[in-house]
Amino acid sequence: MELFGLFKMQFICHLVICYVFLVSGLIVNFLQLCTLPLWAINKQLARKVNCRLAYCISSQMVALLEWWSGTECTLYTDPESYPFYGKENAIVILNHNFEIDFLCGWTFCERFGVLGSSKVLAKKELAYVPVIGWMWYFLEIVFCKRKWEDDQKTVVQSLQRLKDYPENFWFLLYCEGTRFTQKKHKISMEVAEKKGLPKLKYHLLPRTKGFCVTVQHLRGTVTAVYDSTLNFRNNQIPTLLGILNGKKYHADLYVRRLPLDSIPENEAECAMWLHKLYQEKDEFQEKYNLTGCFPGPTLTPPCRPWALLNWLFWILLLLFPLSVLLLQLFQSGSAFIIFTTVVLCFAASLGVRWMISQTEINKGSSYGNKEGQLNNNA
Ligand SMILES: CC/C=C\C/C=C\C/C=C\C/C=C\C/C=C\C/C=C\CCC(=O)SCCNC(=O)CCNC(=O)[C@H](O)C(C)(C)COP(=O)(O)OP(=O)(O)OC[C@H]1O[C@@H](n2cnc3c(N)ncnc32)[C@H](O)[C@@H]1OP(=O)(O)O
Ligand SMILES: CCCCCCCC/C=C\CCCCCCCC(=O)OC[C@@H](O)COP(=O)(O)O
Repeated sequence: MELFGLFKMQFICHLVICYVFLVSGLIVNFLQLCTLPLWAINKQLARKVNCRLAYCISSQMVALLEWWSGTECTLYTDPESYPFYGKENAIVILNHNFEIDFLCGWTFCERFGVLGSSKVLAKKELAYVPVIGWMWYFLEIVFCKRKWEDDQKTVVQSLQRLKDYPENFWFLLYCEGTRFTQKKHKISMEVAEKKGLPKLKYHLLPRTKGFCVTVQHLRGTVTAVYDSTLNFRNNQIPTLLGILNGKKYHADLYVRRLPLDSIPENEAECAMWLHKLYQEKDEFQEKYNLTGCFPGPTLTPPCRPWALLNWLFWILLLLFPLSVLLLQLFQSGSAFIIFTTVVLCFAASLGVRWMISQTEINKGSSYGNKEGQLNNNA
């Protein structure tokens, strides 16, 4: 293994990366909190400022993917659609099989200039994750409990608020509602059978309510749906810990731009439209497994330097005071202070490890996993 590869695997490197992410993230969260009075005076300006602040956090993870791990992301799409990307508001539909699929999504947001403003219909639990979850609050991310009776009102209200958003945004919807596991797949295919829908091989049966309500309330605000299908080359199973260890992956993303006007307004028809879309997505996955590529030409947007520059800025800003502090600590010679410092570092790394665990499929929720749910809904 090359020397730099070994260096990337060192615990001390991970400690420094996590320290910079945590401290810069908390600083940005604090600055976001300070923008609260601005919302009352100039809401649109406050939103723009929050997009820039959010970029400072999310682009660090993008830089980790692009520059630290060297992961490559190839885009398959048609040349007619390409000029629209980043220039319009869009709903993005993505398969949910990989622990870093959101990060690959963020990479494309970064390359098309919509990273700071990107949105998602996210499970409520993520709102409490420090740094990212708190940042999302100020970005007006739409949260759901995945209980339609509870969600209906709040989701509609949050969507309505996006109507006058001052920046172009992509609204990501994982219609499957949870990450793919064999058990969840088996249960959701039993639901498909009961509903008389064709079985899917590579996807869970999509939950249609979130999609239909999003299309309904963002009509006029959003101009297209980007149907996106993600896969990794050579059957790689990427993880965030792998990225932190500098492991390089290769992601392939197939995107079709579908004008919003082509989606039926009627709820039942809209739901059927989504089911049909997932049947097509399943076929794309099948072809990818057979041929190792998606249909269409590759038009990969170039990697931009801004994520790396932002990351270097925070590293330089935060490493200097840390070095001075550590030097003073060790010079003090106090066993107690040194011990406390080591314990604090250990606690911080445990905290980040917990945050990373939020992305791990084997620690995922039981949503879509319970036979009971199936019976209730049947
Ligand atoms: C050019 C480049 C293009 C693209 C680049 C790609 C991407 C970049 C874009 C943006 C990036 C932005 C941000 C990314 C950053 C981070 C993202 C990180 C994570 C967040 C992700 C999540 O948290 S996913 C989980 C939350 N989201 C969702 O769940 C969304 C989907 N769900 C819904 O829409 C649901 O309908 C709901 C949540 C609104 C409501 O949930 P509920 O459970 O109440 O659902 P339903 O009412 O729909 O369920 C009941 C119906 O479902 C049937 N049923 C029962 N069991 C099952 C089963 N196991 N599987 C399927 N269906 C089932 C049941 O019969 C009911 O049927 P009905 O006929 O009555 O509907
Ligand atoms: C600069 C480098 C920083 C390194 C440290 C990284 C620390 C990690 C920080 C935050 C991680 C939280 C990101 C949240 C995104 C998780 C997305 C996700 O995949 O959610 C799962 C959800 O869809 C479905 O959940 P279930 O499958 O039902 O369960």
